[in-house]
Amino acid sequence: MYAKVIVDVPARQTNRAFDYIVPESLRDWIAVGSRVGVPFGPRVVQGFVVELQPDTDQNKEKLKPIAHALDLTPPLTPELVKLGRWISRTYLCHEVTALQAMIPGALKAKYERHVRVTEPAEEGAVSFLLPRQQEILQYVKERDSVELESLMEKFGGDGPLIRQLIEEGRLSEVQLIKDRMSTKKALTVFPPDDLERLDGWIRELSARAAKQKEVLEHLRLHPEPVKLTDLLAKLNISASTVKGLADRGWLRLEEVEVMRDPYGSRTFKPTDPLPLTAEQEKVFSRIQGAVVGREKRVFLLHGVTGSGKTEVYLQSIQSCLDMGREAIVLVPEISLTPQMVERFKGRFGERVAVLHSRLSHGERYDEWRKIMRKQVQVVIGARSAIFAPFTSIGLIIIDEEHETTYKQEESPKYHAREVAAARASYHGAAVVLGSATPSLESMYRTTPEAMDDPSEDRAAYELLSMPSRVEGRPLPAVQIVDMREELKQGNRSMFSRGLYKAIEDRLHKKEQVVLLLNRRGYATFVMCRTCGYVAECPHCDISLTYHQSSHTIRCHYCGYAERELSTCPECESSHIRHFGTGTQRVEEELGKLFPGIRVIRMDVDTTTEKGSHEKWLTLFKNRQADVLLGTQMVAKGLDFPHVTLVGALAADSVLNLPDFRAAERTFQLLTQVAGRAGRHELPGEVFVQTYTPEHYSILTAARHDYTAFMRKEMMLRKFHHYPPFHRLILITLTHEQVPLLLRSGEVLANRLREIGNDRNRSGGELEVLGPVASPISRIKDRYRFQCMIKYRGEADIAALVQQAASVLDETVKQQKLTVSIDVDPQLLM
Ligand SMILES: Nc1ncnc2c1ncn2[C@@H]1O[C@H](COP(=O)(O)OP(=O)(O)OP(=O)(O)O)[C@@H](O)[C@H]1O
Ligand SMILES: [Zn+2]
Ligand SMILES: [Zn+2]
Repeated sequence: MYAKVIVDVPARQTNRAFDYIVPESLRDWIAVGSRVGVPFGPRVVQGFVVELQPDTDQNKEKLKPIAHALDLTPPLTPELVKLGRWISRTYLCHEVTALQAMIPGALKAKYERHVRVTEPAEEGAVSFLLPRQQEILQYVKERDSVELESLMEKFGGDGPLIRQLIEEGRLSEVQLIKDRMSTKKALTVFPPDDLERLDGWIRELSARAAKQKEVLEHLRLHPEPVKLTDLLAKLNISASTVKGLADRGWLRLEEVEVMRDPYGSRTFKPTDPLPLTAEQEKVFSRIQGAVVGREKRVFLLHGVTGSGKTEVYLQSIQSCLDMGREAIVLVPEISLTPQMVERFKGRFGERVAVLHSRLSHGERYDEWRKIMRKQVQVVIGARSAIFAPFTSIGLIIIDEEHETTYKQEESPKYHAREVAAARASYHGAAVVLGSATPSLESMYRTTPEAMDDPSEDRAAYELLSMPSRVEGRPLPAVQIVDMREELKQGNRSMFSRGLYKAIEDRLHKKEQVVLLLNRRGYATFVMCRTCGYVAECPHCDISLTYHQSSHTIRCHYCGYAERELSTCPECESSHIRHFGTGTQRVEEELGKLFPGIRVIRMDVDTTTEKGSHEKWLTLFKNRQADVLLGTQMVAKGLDFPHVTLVGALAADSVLNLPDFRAAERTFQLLTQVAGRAGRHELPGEVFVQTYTPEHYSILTAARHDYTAFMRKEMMLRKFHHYPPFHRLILITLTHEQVPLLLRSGEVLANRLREIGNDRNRSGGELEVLGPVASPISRIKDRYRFQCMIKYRGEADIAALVQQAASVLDETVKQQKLTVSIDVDPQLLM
């Protein structure tokens, strides 16, 4: 038997499967998707089996056997192995990188060098050994094998002696591949097999052993295994009490594997399906039809904020589960709020696994194993949950499908929406993309134009819509406030007069307020008010960020940090000001304007701690605060009945970003945040403060007019050859020297233009822009240049681009140039 193995050596030369012999002894342990250790050059490396075959066309003499199998059950299914290949072709990454992305971090290999004593071939050949060396050999021999590093540590200072032993062949090196994470074990207390005897023992114990008696009494009443720590806490006793009983053989203490459950300490109130509104019913029955009929459909569900999309998801999933199939729900990381988890756990309880980056490695690993073992049928998670190793998927839901977090920024640079479509097509599953503000890409695919376009290789979507809120609640009234006018009237505060009055009114009525301040617009830089000096990172072209808690200024790209400044390094003025986070300033001003106001601030600074999101939102939900103030994270998915006022403080902060999607992002953000107001009985009101009140993205968002926005934006995109009409590939080059970078950029651009000309002659459309400096022109002392390709037509252009990029192979190897290719980029920085 032979195996094709993708090795964990991400390089262009090794980006293919290598053949290995499957030794007889491993035959039962190796399947497609297994992780194995294989000899590769002088080392043993981890690899993934991607194919098994009875024969090979390679020279059998030269093939080596697989060294070991790393799993009892393969962590990847054959479907995921196939998907890995698709990702590597579509997004131009190494296949192993794609495969690695699908398994939990806990399973990423850790290589350890161990040594073992080699038995000498002949007794007589023993050469002279120092006593210390004999000691070392003895130490290793007793332990069978010892990790080299720990051996060096143990015999500190005797490194040369150890090296000599290795060189002489008395110690041989073995390489072990280990998982970064192991299963968690917990000491568990088991009652005796014969419970009848407990009474006798209790009597036998002396009066002084009251605690031990208590333990036995407890086991008599609750004769099931219990975690030692739980028992100790419950009875308020020490471990030695239990240990004493175990020593007498009256109970058993054993290590038992436990699952780390991040939500274990929480109870979720079970919920029943709500009777659907007419709009929900129509959408639900269409989705249900597709799930039951195994239609492989992609639906775009356009439902306004508060239209009840979540209830439609829940009931659709129920019908999927009723068919004995599984469901994946993706939510943007940022809105993976307790509220969303609560709704899913509330409906499906133990059948739900949750995956997101706030979990520890161990917790993630255990949630993932619940999926592997088929203990759960629903997964809710951020982007990478799309790789859940289910084998019978019936439905995939992507909530807030327009969010940029669905595109991974590092390799593999996949978009979860496309991966979802690929998986759904394999399983015959339905996909539901839900949003109040669908991306233009998705909307385009519902139009006849996209369906008629023969070069549009991707599946067309079916549009479903829910244009009204549940129970006929109105969308909130939105007022645009021209901040230039405010300034003219002498108002220098960050609150317009209208918003100020409205906040005052809500405080009076004991209703709640959500305030949004986009972080990017109000950076947290350090500036001298005398000369205008701004502190910048010496390695990156970006201003340093002020961190109040540690009194430092830091670079967000490379981690460079220095102490906060008290005087200006340029002019020595002491008027240097640390512009704390924008939200921090707003919080201060709120306190001044409305003494006694209770404000919860949510931004990166206040939500780093685990569980902090949850804590703030619970406080707000329980009405222990009047104002929830924050960055994008307050804009999405929240559903609080007493919120009747929303203020967007600087609506144009996103609009000014150097990105062709700036208008779209502005429209989305404003629509989402406005959608937090008036979702229940009380009607809502929204203030949008801006310096560009005439901009169409702001005007249309204020009118809740998605269609008007979309039409206008589509026209502009078409005119400028941007997505969804053209597709983009962004190639970024980085190097320490600008001249080399420029030269390389030119070479690449010329090669791309040649390809473009060939294609355009044969009726294609391909433009090459650049090379130009990237918007962030330097990171970690490396300058950055980019080329942008705009094209229409079939997808295999990616392969051509990769081919073109190979003209730089030599420079990459010899001069350490880096080339990174992003297919369908979401951020153009
Ligand atoms: N059929 C129904 N009957 C009564 N209430 C409902 C029904 N469906 C949903 N709701 C309630 O309406 C509110 C809004 O629903 P939901 O949060 O699902 O909206 P959404 O469409 O996801 O909005 P957003 O895009 O803003 O997140 C929730 O409080 C929900 O419990
Ligand atoms: Zn100065
Ligand atoms: Zn830096």
